Amino acid sequence: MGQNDVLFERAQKTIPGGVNSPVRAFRQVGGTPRFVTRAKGPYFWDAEDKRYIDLIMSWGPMIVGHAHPEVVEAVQRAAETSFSYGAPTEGEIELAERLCELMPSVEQVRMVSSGTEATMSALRLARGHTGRDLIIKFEGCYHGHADSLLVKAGSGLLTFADSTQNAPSSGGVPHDLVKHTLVLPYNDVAALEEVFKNQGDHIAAVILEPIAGNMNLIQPASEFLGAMRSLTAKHGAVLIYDEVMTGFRVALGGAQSLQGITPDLTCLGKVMGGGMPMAAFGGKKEIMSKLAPLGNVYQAGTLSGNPVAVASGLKTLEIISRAGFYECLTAQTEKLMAGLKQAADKAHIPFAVDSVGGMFGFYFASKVPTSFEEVTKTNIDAFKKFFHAMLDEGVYLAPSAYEAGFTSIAHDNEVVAAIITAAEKAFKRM
Ligand SMILES: NCC(=O)CCC(=O)O
Repeated sequence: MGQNDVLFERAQKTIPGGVNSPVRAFRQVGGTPRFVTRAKGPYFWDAEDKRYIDLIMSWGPMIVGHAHPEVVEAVQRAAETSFSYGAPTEGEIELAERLCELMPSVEQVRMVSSGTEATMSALRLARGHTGRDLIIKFEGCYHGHADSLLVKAGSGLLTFADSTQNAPSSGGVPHDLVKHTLVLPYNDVAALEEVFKNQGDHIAAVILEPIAGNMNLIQPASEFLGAMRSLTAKHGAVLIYDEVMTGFRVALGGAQSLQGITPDLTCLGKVMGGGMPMAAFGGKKEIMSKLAPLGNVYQAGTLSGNPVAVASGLKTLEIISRAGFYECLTAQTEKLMAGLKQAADKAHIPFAVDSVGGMFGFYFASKVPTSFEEVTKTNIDAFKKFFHAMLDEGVYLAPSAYEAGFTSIAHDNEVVAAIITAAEKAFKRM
C-alpha cells in the first residue's frame, strides 16, 4: 500500500468519501485520489513524492501557475495585516474597479467567497428585480450547488448521479423548489423560442455557462446566444452569464468579450481569486442597486471581500493583464490539443479536441460534441484507460470524462512536449 492509499483510507474515516468535493474522488475512473503535498508552476507532487504535470490547475484558478512568486509575496504581505476584518477595505474597491474595467457589462460588483454563492445570489437578485420565479438553465451546465440549479446539472452530478431525469440531480432538494427551474437542451434555439413564447412573461432569468466546462467542453452556436440575448431583452428576463469558469480564462474579458454579448449579470470566481476562496457577481447598476443595504434583496458574508483573497486576486489580474499573456496561453493550449490529436490519430483511436484560451476539451469520439446528449455518448471506457495511463506517465487529467481541462502560462513548450510524449505512450497501451 502506497502513502496515497494510506491517506485515502485515513481520510474516509472522518471525511465522507475521503474528499471535500466529490469530483476529487476518482469515482468515474476508479483508483486512489492523489494527496497533494506541494506544487510549483505546472507541477504538483503527491504523498509518494511523485511529480505530475497538472492539467486541472485547481479546476481553473491557477492560470499563472502554482505558487507564482509575485502572488505569494502579495498574499504574505496581506496576511501580515490580519486575515479578516468584517469591515470594508480599499483593496476591495481596487478589485471592484479592476473587474468593472475588464468586463464593461459589469457596472457594479459584489464579492463573495465561492462560485456557488455568486450564482445563488445572482439568481435571487434576478428574481427580486423581476418579481418572477421561473428560471431557465441548460442540460449539463453546472452553476454550483444551490438548490434551484441542481436539475440536470453537470460536473460531479453528471459523473455520479442519474442526470437524465428532469428532477433534482441531488437528494435534499425539494421538488416544489425545482418546479421553478425549466431545463432546456444547450444549443437548442427552437426550444428556447418555444418556452419564451408560452411563458416569457414569467421568466426571471436565463443562466448559462457561455462556454460549458462541466460536461467536458461544449461551445455555444452564435445563433443560440443571439436568440437568448434578444428573447430575454424582449421579455424583461435577466440574462446571467456564469463565467466562474470562463472569466479571465478564455480571454481577459471573459467569454462575453469573444462572443460580443452583453449579459445583464455575470458570475465570476476561480481565476479572479488566484486560488483563494473568492468570487463575485455583478452587472447592470439598475439591477445591482436592488441589493441590500440599498434594496430589499438580501445577500451577505463574513468573509466576503476577504483582504488576503483580494490581494491574491489583484496580483493575479495584474499578471494576466500583461501584454501577450492570452496569446501565449491560447497558442500553448492549441499546440497541446493538436499534439494529442496527432498522437491519437497515429494510434487509430477516434478522438476529437477543442480549446478556448486556457481551457480545453478532448473527447473519445469522432467529432466534437455540441450537446449534453452527445457528450454522454462519447467512449467513457476509453477515457478511463487513457486517464490511468497518463497518470502512470505523470500527467494529471480531470478524473472524469465530463469535465474540461485547464492549462496555465507555466505550461511552456517543454511541458507541452512532455504531455504529448506521455499521450503517445498512453494511446499505444490502450
Ligand atoms: N467542475 C468541477 C469544478 O468546477 C470544481 C468544483 C468542485 O469541486 O466541484
